[in-house]
This record gives sequence, structure tokens and C-alpha cells, in this order.
Amino acid sequence: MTKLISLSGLTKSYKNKQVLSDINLTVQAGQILGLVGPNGAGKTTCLQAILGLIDFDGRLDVLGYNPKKQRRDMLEDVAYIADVAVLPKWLKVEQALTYMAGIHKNFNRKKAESFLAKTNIEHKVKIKTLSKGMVTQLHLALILAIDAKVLILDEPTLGLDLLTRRQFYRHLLEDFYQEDKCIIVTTHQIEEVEHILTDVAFIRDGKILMSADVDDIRSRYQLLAVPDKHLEQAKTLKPLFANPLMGLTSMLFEHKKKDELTPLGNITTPSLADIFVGVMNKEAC
Ligand SMILES: Nc1ncnc2c1ncn2[C@@H]1O[C@H](COP(=O)(O)OP(=O)(O)OP(=O)(O)O)[C@@H](O)[C@H]1O
Repeated sequence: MTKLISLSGLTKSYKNKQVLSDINLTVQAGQILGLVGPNGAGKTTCLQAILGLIDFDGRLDVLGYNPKKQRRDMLEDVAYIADVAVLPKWLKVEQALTYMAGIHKNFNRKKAESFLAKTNIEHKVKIKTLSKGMVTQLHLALILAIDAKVLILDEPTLGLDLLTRRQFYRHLLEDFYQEDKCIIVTTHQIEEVEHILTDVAFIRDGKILMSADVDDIRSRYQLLAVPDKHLEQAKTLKPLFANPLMGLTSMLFEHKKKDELTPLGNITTPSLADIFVGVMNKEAC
């Protein structure tokens, strides 16, 4: 696989506070990486470094470019969305298309227009007359029509309703994603993106706690539904969390043998959200 992005020893401080510590990550073509962490973990700072928006220590390579020194060239192949529901309100839709065509060499106006033709968005109207969902569709049409190799999404669906969020990720897969591209997405709604992620990196306090292929991560953990009569015995196996719900306690285990768990309850594969909570708990202990 082709390496598109690599971060090595990436470190960032604001005054005396270190907000990123020795981040090492690579993103290959075909990967959709979820950068997941609690508030203030350093996700946005990490993306800002990749986009060449801030200074940092360490090494960073994006498509062979140094984002600090070659930002202009790099941005021809990199697209970025921070918030899909925001575009300048005073602009007309057709002006937004013309603007994008003017600033972005790899913007394909025909592709954006054919995407918009599938929506109710008219070219003559001002953005302020569009609903939030329609602004999202327009934003997507503008971004997905850029033939970018790297797409960076920072909490892209914040404030959107469930249907619009789902629609956003569906379009992302259908209209942008290809094997030669990569996507990095940060979100707090991990359950909504986990089906599209190929890889995940958990970050906290500026440090990567774990980064791996999603299937690998899932195969490392087991979720066990434990009835009360086996609770004490299950606790001796040191679950990463225990969550009581309607007569059963859901427990997350790491690297346990099936024979150890089977007598104690029903085993299922945990969601990434479960694993995230477990990893955060483990680090806090
Ligand atoms: N310009 C800045 N000056 C000083 N500190 C900053 C600046 N930008 C970010 N920070 C600090 O860096 C840390 C990481 O912030 P960052 O925005 O990267 O976190 P995040 O993981 O994106 O959080 P959230 O999920 O809440 O958006 C925080 O403690 C934040 O206060």
C-alpha cells in the first residue's frame, strides 16, 4: 500500500503546555482513519499540523510534501472540512461553484453540478435560504468534486440531525472514497462512523494510546454479558469496564481465552465505542 501521510515524533506545545507528545502515525492509500479521543485530547491540533496551519516539532510528510514549507502545493491534493453546515451565507450557490473553480485547480465543476442535480438545491439561490441539511449537501458537492488524494474531516457533522449525518457518511463512501485516497476523520459520535473506518487511533492528553486496523482491534477484545450469579467470578478476570443493565452486566475483556469466558456468560464482539471506553478506563487506572 502507498503511504500518503506519515507523522513521526510529532510534538506541539502552547507556552508551557505540551498538547501533542511524540505522535507516530501513518495513513496509507485506501485507509479511513478515525482519530478518536475525549475533549481536549489533541485531535484538532493534530489535523492542524497535517494541514500546515501550525508549527510543530517532529517530522510530518503529506503526499511527499512538508506541510509547513510546501502548503500551497500540498493543498492541491488535500481537501478539508471542519463543519459541513457552514458556508458564507451571502454567497449564491452558483457563486460558490465559481469560487471553488477559481481557487482549486483540481475542482471538477461538472461533478459538483451533477451531485447538486440529485438534490433540491437551485443554483440561483443564496446559501442563507438553504436548510442546514441542504448546506451540508452543497458543502459535500463542493468538496467531493475536488479530486483530492487526502480528505481531512474534523467533526464534520456537528449539529446535524441523524438522517443528515448518515447521508453525509454514505455520500462520502459512494462519491469520494477510492482505493488510492485516504480519509482522516475526528468525531465524538464513534458509533456513527465505525462501519466506515478501516483504522482507528485513540488519543488522549496528546498521546496515541492505540492505533491499529479496526478488525485487529475488535479481535483483541471481548464483550461478555454476565448474569449476577457469575459476577464475582467474572470480576476476578479484571474487566476493563463493567456496565450493569437489566439483570446482566456487560464486561469488556482484553485478550482472554474463550474457555475462560464462555462459562460466565454470552460473548459478543464489542463496538469501537465499547473498546474506546475500555481503553480510556484502563489508562486511567
Ligand atoms: N491556540 C491554542 N493556544 C493554546 N492552547 C491551545 C490552542 N489550541 C489548542 N490548545 C489546547 O490544546 C489541547 C488540545 O486541543 P484540541 O483542540 O486539539 O483538542 P481536541 O481533541 O480537538 O478537542 P475537542 O474534542 O474538544 O474538539 C487543549 O488543551 C487546548 O486547550
